[in-house]
Amino acid sequence: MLEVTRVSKIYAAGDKALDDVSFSIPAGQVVGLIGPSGAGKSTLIRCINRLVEPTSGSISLGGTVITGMSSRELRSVRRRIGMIFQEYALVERLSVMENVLSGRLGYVSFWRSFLRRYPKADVQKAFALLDRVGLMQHAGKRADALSGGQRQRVGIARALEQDPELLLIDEPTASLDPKTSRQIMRLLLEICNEQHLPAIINIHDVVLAKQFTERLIGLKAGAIVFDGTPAELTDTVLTRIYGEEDWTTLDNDTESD
Ligand SMILES: Nc1ncnc2c1ncn2[C@@H]1O[C@H](COP(=O)(O)OP(=O)(O)OP(=O)(O)O)[C@@H](O)[C@H]1O
Repeated sequence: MLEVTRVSKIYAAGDKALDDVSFSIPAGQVVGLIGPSGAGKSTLIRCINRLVEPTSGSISLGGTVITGMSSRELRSVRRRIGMIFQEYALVERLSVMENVLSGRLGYVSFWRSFLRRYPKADVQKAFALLDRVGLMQHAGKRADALSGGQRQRVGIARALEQDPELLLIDEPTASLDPKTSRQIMRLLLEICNEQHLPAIINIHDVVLAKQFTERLIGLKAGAIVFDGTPAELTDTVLTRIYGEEDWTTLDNDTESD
């Protein structure tokens, strides 16, 4: 369970990027975070994984308040949060298996990871995850030999190898074609359901967000202007979030999927 309470962020440059943001996400719920460019989506994700310190407010994960922690405490918090990135962030020259095992870096000692001697249980878990994301036969391949969709599957397996309590997913499909994007969204949803993982997906594609998430949070100028189901995200609400636009093509897109 993630709880964000009255979080605001004012950058040193003076921009108010988040304005009194509050919401909570129960275990297993996948939330699509939408809003125009500059609305504060990345800032919110960064406040949660503690790359950015909120100016005020608090964030708690599984009952532990994670705002205001020391840098030593942050290491243990970050390993509880799995990150999945638009550009995958894999180590290209390493194998698929080694990339997945790097999800354990927050747990194993420096020398174990330097010598690439991960505990047996970690390796077994990595194999099980590669099987789950459909990449078992690619375990020994170098990451740079994979397609975009396969790379994102490695990114998902790596985040899960970490045993996270929360997934933060940043534009997971922005570099993928429409079919692969849907496969990746479906896989993410299934895994979060299976593992009762809460997740936030920062996503520009409103059609995909409506199709695959059960709840959407709309940010505008740092404030939450919508928090509801895909069915409640009407044209009027879309205009409130993004401004005046002809949304009929969006409806057609949704119907044709
Ligand atoms: N490091 C920073 N220093 C100063 N201002 C920043 C910084 N990062 C973001 N901002 C400002 O905070 C506001 C919110 O930016 P943010 O990147 O969180 O929006 P976003 O919704 O993620 O946008 P996009 O969809 O384009 O990634 C913007 O006005 C931006 O200029």
